[in-house]
Amino acid sequence: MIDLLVDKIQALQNPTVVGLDPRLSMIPEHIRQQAFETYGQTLKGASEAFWLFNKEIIDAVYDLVPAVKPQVAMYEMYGADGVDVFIRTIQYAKEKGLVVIGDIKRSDIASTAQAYADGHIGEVTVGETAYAPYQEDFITLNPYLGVESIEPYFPHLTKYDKGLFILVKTSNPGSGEIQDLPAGEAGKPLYEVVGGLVEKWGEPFRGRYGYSDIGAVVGATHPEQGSRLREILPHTFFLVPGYGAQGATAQDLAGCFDQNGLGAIVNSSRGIMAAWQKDSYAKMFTPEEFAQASRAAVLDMKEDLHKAME
Ligand SMILES: O=C(O)c1cc(=O)[nH]c(=O)n1[C@@H]1O[C@H](COP(=O)(O)O)[C@@H](O)[C@H]1O
Repeated sequence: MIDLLVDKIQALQNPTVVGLDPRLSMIPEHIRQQAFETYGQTLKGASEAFWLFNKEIIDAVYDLVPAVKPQVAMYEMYGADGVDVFIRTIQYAKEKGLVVIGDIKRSDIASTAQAYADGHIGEVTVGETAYAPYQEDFITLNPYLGVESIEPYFPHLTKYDKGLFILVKTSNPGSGEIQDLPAGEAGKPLYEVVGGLVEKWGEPFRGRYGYSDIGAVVGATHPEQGSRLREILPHTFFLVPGYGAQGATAQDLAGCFDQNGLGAIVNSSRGIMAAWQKDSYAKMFTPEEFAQASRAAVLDMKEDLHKAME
């Protein structure tokens, strides 16, 4: 799956993933009204508002970006209706030719990990029929339970052509409290040790570009650590969150790319989805044109990333 992602990044000359993390506060009034008129102010009404919102954003950006990353918590909080919209969003994005990174950040031991793997990137069998309920292309995992929490996903990478992004150095300000602790030989920080494991786990899954189906999450908010990880993990592709709403700039994350301008895909969620609420775009677009504001934000981000990589 990593080869397909890199092919798309190259074809579009755009290493951007649009995060689909909807909140009711970022849905324009006319969309909320439409959903609430049909389903009332209910969990289903809120979920339907997300669906209408996501669909228009996907329609506005699918020809510009290689991938989207729905974050499951935003949907799960509305119960079964929210999860239904999470699944419909994945299906719709795939129909539009986008790679889907399911941001599910799972972490559990062997048998439970197996269930996550089968449900999200594999198949479950009922009677004689095999179903693929979620169908993400990549999912995010937390590796801090160790190898048994990651291994159950490995067979699915080849069998179903899938990929993983494993948390190595996260973007949040407090990530250092645990991830920077001295660990392993010579007091290396823990995130370097985990990065080394990800590079090793990924070895059998390397593709045409030298990158593995097993990638790492590396926050854009830690420029020095990002550059260092790029240097020591030459076969590990990075998913880089933190650009925009969390304050990281294109310059901060430039070190996550390799000398060919590959090796990373940069996420922006609020910065793109809620662009219509920002003063700079609100001047150009009405709330009804929110998806056009998202499109403009994607184009601006693309230019910004290109400038930083020159
Ligand atoms: O795995 C992630 O995607 C992730 C890892 C990380 O270290 N930091 C981080 O912000 N994320 C996710 O990336 C997205 C960032 O959203 P914005 O800050 O709105 O662009 C959210 O979905 C986060 O859950």
